[in-house]
Amino acid sequence: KMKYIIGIGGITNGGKTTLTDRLVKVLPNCCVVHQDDFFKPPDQIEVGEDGYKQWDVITSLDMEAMVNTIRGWTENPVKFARSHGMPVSASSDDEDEEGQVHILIVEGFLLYNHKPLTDFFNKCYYITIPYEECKQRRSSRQYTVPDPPGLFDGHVWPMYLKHRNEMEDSCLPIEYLSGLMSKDDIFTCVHEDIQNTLLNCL
Ligand SMILES: Nc1ncnc2c1ncn2[C@@H]1O[C@H](COP(=O)(O)OP(=O)(O)O)[C@@H](O)[C@H]1O
Ligand SMILES: O=C(O)c1ccc[n+]([C@@H]2O[C@H](COP(=O)([O-])O)[C@@H](O)[C@H]2O)c1
Repeated sequence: KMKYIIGIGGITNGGKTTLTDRLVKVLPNCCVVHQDDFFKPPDQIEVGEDGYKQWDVITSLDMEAMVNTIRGWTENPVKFARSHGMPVSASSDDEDEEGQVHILIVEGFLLYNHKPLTDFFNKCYYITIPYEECKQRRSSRQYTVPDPPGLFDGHVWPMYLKHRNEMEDSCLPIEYLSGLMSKDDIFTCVHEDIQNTLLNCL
């Protein structure tokens, strides 16, 4: 059984979820893990000297739980899909099935700054958009905890730049995508890339 784990990382509001939702619909036996599901509760988020809750740092996420969830998928993708209500093709019911591809997409804004997580990825995508576009998109977004005024310039953007620099220093093989392309173009580009890679592996 072949297993393939794809990271869809990138800037906040770059279009990670939009792309992931479309890929999951067309890729065979595909499960997804969203990093946003692993945010700690608000009372466990550190408050910085600037007075802002420090959401955009790795310690605001339960990374151990996230890594364990992904490990659970690697141990048994079919069981994982069933227990998460995701469809698996009929033939994959046979646990000994050869030549079956199982795909996991991991989506999130801080995927490539945590070694135990990066070790899992067979392929790393990273979506970026410029400052103005990011600030604009973020201003119309509603999170479970709404952004206080000034959070974007005071915390979100500086943390993005810091993590991006750390990621570039780590020398991971990352495929950069412009989030300014149309939703259709981004999807087509990544879908074709994944299909080509899987064909070469089989
Ligand atoms: N390629 C794109 N072009 C223009 N707007 C986009 C594009 N992709 C996503 N968006 C919009 O940007 C916002 C954030 O998209 P989303 O996929 O939730 O981003 P992320 O998961 O990276 O935070 C949404 O309003 C979405 O409709
Ligand atoms: O989802 C939550 O509970 C949540 C609570 C507070 C803040 N967030 C924001 O979620 C952002 C990452 O998600 P995303 O989809 O914009 O990439 C990050 O920039 C955080 O500031 C998210």
